[in-house]
Amino acid sequence: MSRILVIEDEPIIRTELRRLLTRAGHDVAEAGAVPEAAAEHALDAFDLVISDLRLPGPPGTDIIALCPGVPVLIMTSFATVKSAVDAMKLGAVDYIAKPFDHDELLLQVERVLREGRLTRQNAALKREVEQTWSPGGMVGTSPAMRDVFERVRKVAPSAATVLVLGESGTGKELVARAVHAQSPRAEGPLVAVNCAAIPEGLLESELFGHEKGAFTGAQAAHAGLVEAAHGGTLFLDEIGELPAPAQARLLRMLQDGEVRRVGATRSRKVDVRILAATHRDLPRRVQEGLFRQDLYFRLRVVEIRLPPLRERGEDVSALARHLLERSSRRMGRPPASLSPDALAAIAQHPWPGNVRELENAIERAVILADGPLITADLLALEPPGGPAVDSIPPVLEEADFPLVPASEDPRSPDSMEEYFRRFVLEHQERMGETELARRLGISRKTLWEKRQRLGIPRTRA
Ligand SMILES: Nc1ncnc2c1ncn2[C@@H]1O[C@H](COP(=O)(O)OP(=O)(O)OP(=O)(O)O)[C@@H](O)[C@H]1O
Repeated sequence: MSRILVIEDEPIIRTELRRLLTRAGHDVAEAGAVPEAAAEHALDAFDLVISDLRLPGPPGTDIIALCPGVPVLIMTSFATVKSAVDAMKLGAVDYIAKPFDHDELLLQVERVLREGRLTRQNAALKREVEQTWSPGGMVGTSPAMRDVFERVRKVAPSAATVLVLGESGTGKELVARAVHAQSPRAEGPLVAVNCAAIPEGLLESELFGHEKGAFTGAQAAHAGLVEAAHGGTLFLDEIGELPAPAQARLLRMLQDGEVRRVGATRSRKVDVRILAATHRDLPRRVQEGLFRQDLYFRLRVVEIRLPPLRERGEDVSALARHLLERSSRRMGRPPASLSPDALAAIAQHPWPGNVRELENAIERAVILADGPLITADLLALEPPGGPAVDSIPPVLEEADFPLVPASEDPRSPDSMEEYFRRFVLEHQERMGETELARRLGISRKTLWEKRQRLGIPRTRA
């Protein structure tokens, strides 16, 4: 059954049409003129409008502009070629000459309805594809994220170097993985390196390799991560932290397509696509003399900028639902949902740690929830500016160092994390990363990873 509106001022013809169409199984509404039709009916709810051309007041063709997307058939008793052509030019799908033959009219109506259904189905499919297509399963339909997906789609098949920018936890690594996965190198390796997690002194040899005897302890030759990515992609995360000597070596690699291992006299050809990411303001680092301008230009052949979560509108609740579904599945819990107060809290929170912070909040809530409903108190979102003073646990003494593995510690993992968070926040202004890691009894890499997981970015340059 379709909903059809008939606009006809002559009661006899109107009744005749209504009977005919109702008998054919349609739901028919009527009006005697265009303004009446517009005032009394929700026009976009109809599947078809059949309107006489000559009506009291505006002509029947005026209805076309008032119901975009709804097919309009125009009837005229003066079926000249000209009036029919004019009606079609204005957007009518067809015209009917009066007096009409019942069977012909019904055939015409069925054809137009069928075509209308197909057009609407196609439009809905297109919308769905546009909304749900996202690289690497990334969630987002906000205009800013659609731009990101579009860029990924365009740049992936090329060999261009890509610089992914955005605050911590916005999904930069996910974008890099999607670019690789959609590139012709997808079957090759994707080697991801966090430049900030490797101690400065080791970074060059880790990345570019070294020859035997290149430095004390180099007992054997070693191929670096660049060579390991041969035929594939090398993702350099936190590229802003790359020390100057490694910057120079990377620039040479990008210019010549060759790498020279530390201590080597000759270079080797490599076929590697470079993707880089940073949460830093790289142009500022260039100005401050901390990052080479020539390397910056080489890296930013294409830039993909990820918006912070607070600028993604409705994406936040869609992401929350997606992450909730994923967390519940991973933890073997039944499907859960977010209560209205949880959704309101999520919409209001500024998410300084972006998607990663949301992911952590949801995961914590799933662990703590007793049933399938996640409420705002389970999310425990801290107000902007950090936790309230009286919610901070008492300061732990230095005698507690080093951190012992959680499994051997009577304290809960939560308080260990809180302890870590407090220690880092309190000492990072005056301690370097190496000192912080040493005092905590963990490696620099673990320190970096814990910072990422808990959403405590480095504040020192
Ligand atoms: N649009 C998204 N849809 C689904 N999950 C996302 C999305 N964006 C990020 N995530 C998830 O959020 C977490 C953080 O993402 P990712 O590690 O890519 O961020 P990042 O910007 O590289 O962070 P950092 O700068 O701290 O390295 C990951 O677990 C990732 O899977």
